[in-house]
Amino acid sequence: MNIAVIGAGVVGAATSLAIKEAFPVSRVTVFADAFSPQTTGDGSAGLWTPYLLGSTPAEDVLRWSGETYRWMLSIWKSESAGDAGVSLIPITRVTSDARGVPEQAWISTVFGSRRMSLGDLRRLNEEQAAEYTSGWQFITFTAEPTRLIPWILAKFKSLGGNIVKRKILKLDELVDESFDLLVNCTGLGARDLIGDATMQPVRGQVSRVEASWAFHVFLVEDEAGNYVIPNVESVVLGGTHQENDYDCRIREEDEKFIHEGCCKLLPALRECNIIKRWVGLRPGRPRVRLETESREAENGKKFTVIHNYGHGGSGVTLCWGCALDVVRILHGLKTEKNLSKL
Ligand SMILES: Cc1cc2nc3c(=O)[nH]c(=O)nc-3n(C[C@H](O)[C@H](O)[C@H](O)COP(=O)(O)OP(=O)(O)OC[C@H]3O[C@@H](n4cnc5c(N)ncnc54)[C@H](O)[C@@H]3O)c2cc1C
Repeated sequence: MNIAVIGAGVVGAATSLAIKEAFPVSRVTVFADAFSPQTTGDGSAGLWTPYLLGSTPAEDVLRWSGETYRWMLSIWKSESAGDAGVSLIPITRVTSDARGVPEQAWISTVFGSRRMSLGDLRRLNEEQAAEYTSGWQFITFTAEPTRLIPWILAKFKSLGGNIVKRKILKLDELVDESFDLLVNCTGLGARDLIGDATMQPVRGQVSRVEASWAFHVFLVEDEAGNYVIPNVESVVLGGTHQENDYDCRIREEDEKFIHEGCCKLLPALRECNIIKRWVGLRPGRPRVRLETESREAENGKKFTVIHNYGHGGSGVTLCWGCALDVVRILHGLKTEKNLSKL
């Protein structure tokens, strides 16, 4: 079986590795026109927490995020944690919304989850001159994509996977080159490649500062909320989520919103040097697309494509669980089509 995975962001990388691990004798080639550190996840903090997923069904979010959480845990326990950029970290996630933070099904996945007491919220509100109505605290992971993606792709290569830098203009190209099955992990690129008009960029601007003393994630889950996420060498301050906005330039007004908002959360940040500012476009979609499609090339040849894209603000959080679903689909196709060589 000759499989082409298009895309080498965190989703494409994870998917390629999961396929190669599950089907060691298959030929798997990753095609991408951009690699780490130029993919969407590379500027992000890589925090495990479901975010900006539209109406993706809760049971899918629970399964994908849960499998990714357990995968991160296994990496964290191994000798690879440093190379893969995986760290364990406590998080406080609050809102000022009068309806409170909804109790999400995925909260059952994480270690040490607890709803904040009214007393804790009162203390926090006094400290930050805020009006939080509810909050959750738990233990999560950061899996820093600038380390995670190269680590995954190195593992993929060591298992015999192929990597090719190339822009794919039409899926038919790969069908003509004798690939039996295509896996589409192109993120926002799916808009052009397969004409998915529901794909929409969700612009995010963040800053990085030097603050080695910070070791706790603080996230305000409001329409215009800020967040502080420590990584190994710097701390990510965020952030914006502007829908249908393709502008990749740094905006001073966003920088002001980020800096002032985060300094309100943690006043000691005022003393810190900004070492990087960055804008990325999240692959927004009404819901994540993970499904099989049968297509016909211009030459009449029928082929199958498995789509795995549109992960919004949660590509890192869902990457391994989604990759395992692609593997499950492949197992199903293997039985259905009697693909004995897969
Ligand atoms: C500011 C910001 C902060 C974020 N923070 C977090 C976070 O803390 N936690 C989290 O889980 N998520 C976070 N995200 C979201 C996360 O970064 C994305 O969901 C994730 O990176 C999407 O990964 P992807 O592999 O689907 O897409 P991309 O990383 O965009 O990769 C797409 C790949 O497809 C390739 N490609 C596309 N079209 C073609 C083509 N025609 N031919 C060849 N190759 C093609 C590209 O070259 C690239 O390799 C954040 C995003 C932003 C912007």
